[in-house]
Amino acid sequence: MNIEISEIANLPSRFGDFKVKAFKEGCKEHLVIFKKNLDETPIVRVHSECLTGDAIGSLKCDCRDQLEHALKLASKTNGMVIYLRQEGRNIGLLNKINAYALQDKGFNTVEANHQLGFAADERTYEIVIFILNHFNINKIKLLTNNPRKIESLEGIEIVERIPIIMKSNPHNEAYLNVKKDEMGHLL
Ligand SMILES: Nc1nc2c(ncn2[C@@H]2O[C@H](COP(=O)(O)OP(=O)(O)OP(=O)(O)O)[C@@H](O)[C@H]2O)c(=O)[nH]1
Ligand SMILES: [Zn+2]
Repeated sequence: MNIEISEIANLPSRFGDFKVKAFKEGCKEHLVIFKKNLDETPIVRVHSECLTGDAIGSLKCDCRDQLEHALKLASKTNGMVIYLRQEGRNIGLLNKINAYALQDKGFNTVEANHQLGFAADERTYEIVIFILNHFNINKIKLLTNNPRKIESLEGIEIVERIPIIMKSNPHNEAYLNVKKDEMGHLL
């Protein structure tokens, strides 16, 4: 893995004052957002990019609420948010929009991915291990409902899993049910 690593910069935000560091992996540029006095066993959120949710405020998913919750918690507990550029569970924005178009026709989130020739979830997490090693972090409290994330952080001791369950709305209820029933999310 050839990873380019940035300097550390200050990032005052509406959720508190953070430090940021970028990691460039091929064409993907990930961002690590963390507090100056990082906890010894920090709460870590591994967030997958969702432009429609994170930036536009889409109600089709729970991503933006999760991101804001994670940033607030990181600010309060001297934790870290690793923002991974894995748009659409790593099928990319264009394919995700095509998947949404299929969902408009009645396919669920998993079926739509399959229709497009993708697995339900195309993400991998080696870069997270790399980033945590880079920060000399070997023990974390992981903020997630996704068992695949817990299993894939080989070499990192997850001393606690903290659920990140957001209030649903009429637009994302079916999606959250599919995450629970077909993707094994601990909801
Ligand atoms: N392909 C596809 N990706 C989606 C869809 N809805 C959200 N996403 C992407 O899913 C990713 C977020 O994954 P989630 O399944 O919501 O949550 P998670 O990160 O696996 O699990 P948690 O840690 O528990 O939040 C982001 O990259 C979103 O862009 C969809 O309908 N189709
Ligand atoms: Zn989303």
